[in-house]
Amino acid sequence: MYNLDFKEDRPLDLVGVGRLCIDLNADQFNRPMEETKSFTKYVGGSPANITIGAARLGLKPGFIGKVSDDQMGRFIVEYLDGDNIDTTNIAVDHTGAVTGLAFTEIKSPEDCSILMYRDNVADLKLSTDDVSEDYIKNAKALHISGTALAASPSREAVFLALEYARKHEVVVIFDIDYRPYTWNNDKETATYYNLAAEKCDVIIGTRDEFDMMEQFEKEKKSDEETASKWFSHHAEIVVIKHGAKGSFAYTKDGNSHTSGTFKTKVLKTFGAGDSYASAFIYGLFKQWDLSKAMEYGSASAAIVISRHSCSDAMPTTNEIEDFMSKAERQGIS
Ligand SMILES: Nc1ncnc2c1ncn2[C@@H]1O[C@H](COP(=O)(O)OP(=O)(O)OP(=O)(O)O)[C@@H](O)[C@H]1O
Ligand SMILES: O=C(O)C[C@@H](O)[C@H](O)C(=O)CO
Repeated sequence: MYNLDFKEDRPLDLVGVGRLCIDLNADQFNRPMEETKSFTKYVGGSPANITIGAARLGLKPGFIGKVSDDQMGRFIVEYLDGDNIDTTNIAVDHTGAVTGLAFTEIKSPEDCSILMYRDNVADLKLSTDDVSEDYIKNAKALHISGTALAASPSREAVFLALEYARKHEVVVIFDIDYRPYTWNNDKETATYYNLAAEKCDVIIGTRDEFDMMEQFEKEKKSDEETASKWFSHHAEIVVIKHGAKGSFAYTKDGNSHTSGTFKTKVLKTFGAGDSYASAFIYGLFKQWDLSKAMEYGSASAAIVISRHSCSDAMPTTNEIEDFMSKAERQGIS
């Protein structure tokens, strides 16, 4: 098992920190974006997606972020309000910054890409002034997105939030969420990622993302070696995702768990990680065995990659359980 001490008397379950953006998903799929005529607008940004997913599952989330002072910023906040997410700590930028846009291209179910427009984005203007100690100490858990470390002042805001979380015994969940286009160089990226990951209780990432973080090591690490490294810091749980092959989770007490996937009609692959994370985190709040939490995450991911959006597509517990009762399981491969 694992030792995560969620303080049950706190009103907020999971407070997300990081980007609130807009996804513009191609309406004409199975073709390159050059041939796309129209897009559908959804709330996006990995931490936003995970927070929305947690709300859909019945958790009480909050968010620490910054949005643009325009229609897109208002659309995002209104959408989160509609999902019963506390938005009192979402600041509004007044410098003319814009909302990040993620244009998604679905060439085929296996060949999807994201074109990110992220110049002068409001989310990276989150500052330490926007991070409230009182807000964080009223949360059971904080969810940090690695991309929020990509630039100042957002970087410093994340580290302050981490300090407050550690001070008030808030469980910290770190989704590596590595998006190369947001960073300047690999060494800078790994430096900041390591400084943050060393303070976190749960670290979730793909093999490639852990390899990026561990690039200063002499040799590439196995999943077990990666887990052991992070247990030497603050981690209680390390989850390593392997796409359609499944996922592995390790706990500090030396146990490991694997999860296969569910057969699904894949429309697009992106959104798998966010939906997996929100449902896995839900399982942690329910104090489930890790294998059950991983299976829940895998089911949520299978549902979301069969749908057009990420945020809108985040399922409820009823949807996940109905899916699990009917879907074909695929072992770890
Ligand atoms: N083709 C698939 N079929 C079924 N399940 C899948 C598939 N791809 C991914 N998953 C599920 O989603 C989980 C997370 O996927 P992945 O490892 O690709 O994370 P990610 O790279 O963070 O995702 P994203 O593409 O959203 O960034 C996997 O562990 C698996 O359970
Ligand atoms: O995280 C991003 O900025 C892109 C997301 O909005 C998009 O939904 C996605 O790629 C989810 O994995």
